[in-house]
Amino acid sequence: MNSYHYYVTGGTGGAGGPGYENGAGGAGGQGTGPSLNFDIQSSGSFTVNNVQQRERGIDILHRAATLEAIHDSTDSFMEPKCHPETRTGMLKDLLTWALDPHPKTTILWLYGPAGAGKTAIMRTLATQLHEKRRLGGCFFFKRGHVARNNARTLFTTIAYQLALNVKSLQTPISRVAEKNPSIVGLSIGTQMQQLISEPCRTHENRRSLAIVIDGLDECDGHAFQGEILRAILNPSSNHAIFLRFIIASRPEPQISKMFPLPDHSCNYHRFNVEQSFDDVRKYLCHEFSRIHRDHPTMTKIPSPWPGPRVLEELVQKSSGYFIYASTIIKFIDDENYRPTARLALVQDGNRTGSESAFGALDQLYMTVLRSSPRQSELTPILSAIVHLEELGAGEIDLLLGLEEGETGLILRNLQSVLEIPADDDSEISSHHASFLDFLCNANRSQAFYVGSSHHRMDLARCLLKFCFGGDNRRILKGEYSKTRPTPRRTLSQALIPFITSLPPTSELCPPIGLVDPSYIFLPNVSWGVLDSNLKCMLSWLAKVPSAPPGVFTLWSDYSYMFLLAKAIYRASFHPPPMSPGQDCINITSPSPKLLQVLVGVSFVCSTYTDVMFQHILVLLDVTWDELRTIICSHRSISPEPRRESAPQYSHPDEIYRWVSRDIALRCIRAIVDNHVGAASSLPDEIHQEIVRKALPFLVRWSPPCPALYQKLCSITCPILWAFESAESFIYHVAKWLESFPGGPKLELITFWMNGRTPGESMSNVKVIEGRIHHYSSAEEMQWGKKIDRWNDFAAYTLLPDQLKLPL
Ligand SMILES: Nc1ncnc2c1ncn2[C@@H]1O[C@H](COP(=O)(O)OP(=O)(O)OP(=O)(O)O)[C@@H](O)[C@H]1O
Repeated sequence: MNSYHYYVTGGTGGAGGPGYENGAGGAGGQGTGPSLNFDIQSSGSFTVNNVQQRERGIDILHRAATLEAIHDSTDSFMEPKCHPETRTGMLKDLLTWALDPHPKTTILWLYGPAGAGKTAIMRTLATQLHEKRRLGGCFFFKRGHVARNNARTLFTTIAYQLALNVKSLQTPISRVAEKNPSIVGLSIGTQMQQLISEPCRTHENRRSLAIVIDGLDECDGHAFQGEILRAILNPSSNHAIFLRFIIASRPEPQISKMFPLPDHSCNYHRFNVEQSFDDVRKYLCHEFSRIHRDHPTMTKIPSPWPGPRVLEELVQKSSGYFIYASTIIKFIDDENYRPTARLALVQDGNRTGSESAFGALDQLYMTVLRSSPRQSELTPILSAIVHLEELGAGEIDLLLGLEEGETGLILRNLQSVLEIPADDDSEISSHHASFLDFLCNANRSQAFYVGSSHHRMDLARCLLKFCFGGDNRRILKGEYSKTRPTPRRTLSQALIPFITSLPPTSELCPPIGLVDPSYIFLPNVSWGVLDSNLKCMLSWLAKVPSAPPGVFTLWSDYSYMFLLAKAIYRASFHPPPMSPGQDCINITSPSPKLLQVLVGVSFVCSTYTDVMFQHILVLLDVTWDELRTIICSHRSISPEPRRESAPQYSHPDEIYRWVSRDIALRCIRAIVDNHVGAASSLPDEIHQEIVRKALPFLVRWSPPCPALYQKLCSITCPILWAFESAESFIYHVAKWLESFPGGPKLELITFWMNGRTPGESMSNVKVIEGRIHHYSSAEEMQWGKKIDRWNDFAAYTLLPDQLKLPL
């Protein structure tokens, strides 16, 4: 009689029989000895710890099982485990859930990026569960392993362990295989059902038993992965109440989609392996001090080695995941080299292109990248992620001219190295800083390298194409909202810093000359950032050999427009006068057109340049080019402003009033047109702002003018009462009407007031017995402020005295 000796899992069984008797650590279960010895005889009968049984079914399962996939297999000492004192909180939570007799769910999906430490956690957990005699079975998949990558043996292997670990399950499981030996070749769902669900369901168990499955993404074939999950998640499979399934994998799309964000009816829950800088620090500290202690060349090196600064740098580089930390420790801990020299190589690795320090890491990254079915399309996308910060998938689509949603599809297989949010607006980021270093090192990333100047130039061309000012009257509608970042905004913000980070080249000058100014005067960007952007661009252009002079002049104009906006802003919000040497702007003789711009801008003054310019474009109904010409034809920047003779105007005392009237007329036309949808259909938000900030004051400032009165009559009640500041508007119009010779015309006010929504009362204005009664201290204060602001601005910019306003 032949007999084979199998050396299988550790610790199950004792003299009373194999396994956790009566399930999970029942009374008869004995000890946790080192290993189980089976003598399986060729007749089919086998000896388990000297207890002779005829359990042919177990023999069948044993032959089919993948013993290497068990947590305590012969090779398991080489597999990752958690360093003591790391992941303690996470392990405790997992253990508590697994041991909980009444958990809310009985299936747990543990997920995290490549190298986060999932396998280490699962192995440590399996060992702890085993020690507590609560491990039903486990299976550790391994990519590329001849047996451990195979879904076909998963449930056979687990059933086999269950039969060994739980004495009372032995016979029912064995019988299934004995009755139908072909069960080991049947479908995954059938194996799960017949070998695990049914025997367990008929079994009375007092304590929970965990089934641990690690690395599902490493199992060959997406279809098989789906089959496994369906077999486990299918509610009709009706698992025994004591079984707990813990499945770990990377968040690959084919797996994540099986675990959508749970609602109350779900039978699973998700568990994210989060970064832990503290754990990585503990691990590195411990490992470095071990190397320091044990390595013969380290006796003269002072402790602690390395110093706290270097240690912290490494901790930060790890992004709080273990893969980087364990890779560098493996590299440094080599008895053939001095650890100090190896550490220096690690620190220098990214700069010098040293390959060896990151061998394991690079292999991991290469495997992930090569697993992408659309490898050839990855490079431009990766280049954008590396060189331009905070991009979402939607922005990358726009930047590279891809169809909407394409970036998300191309990156589908890279979830384990990139954090790819479900929505297209949120930023794609790398799980490990080391992945970006890898992509920027030609020796390491080879075909996926994106760090060359040629990659950056390609990106610059795409950015400039995106910011092209084709229709330069447009307003970046999507960007107007200050609260929600939109795809275009991040791209626009990247434009100048990115272009000016490249070596100056005339090749980029033509598209730089075509950039839409809306992408320069950006929403939500501070004055400081804009100032520095414009200065950087001018200095970059100045360094371009043989740059077309027109481009430099154009950007100098933008700089001047910025200075003007800043002067208005300062006059409005920081009244102390500017001292010589600051960016002064000197407008001693503005043309009537420029005066319109100045009055308009001072009314719509905002903390943000873009808002000022966007409003003025609408207010005056001009294009960016027209606005630039109006402002810059008078350009004269000088740190020591000179006084020039005052210009002559046809109504010198009243010029500002006529200017206000002209703007008010344009503004009402734009608003009325917009309301009926006849013209630009500009963002309503802009109109509301203009009505709130400018229109009432422009009207009040105007001379008593029948044309303006007529125009005001075109504001119907639905338009007027849609204004957020309708009351304020009526108040200032009523004030304006007082300036008419022969007393105010009341019909307009009465018409508007009669058309208001029933129930709304006007607190500021009343028409009583044919007379307007009005008073509002808040409105009067606003009015006073507007006049002060203008006068301050006039002082800053040296406008002629007759342009200053009486209060
Ligand atoms: N808690 C830990 N203590 C010490 N080393 C760890 C720890 N966690 C992970 N490691 C080490 O980090 C490396 C990656 O860990 P592991 O293989 O567990 O990651 P993973 O998330 O399973 O990765 P993958 O998705 O590629 O399978 C391994 O070398 C492992 O030894």
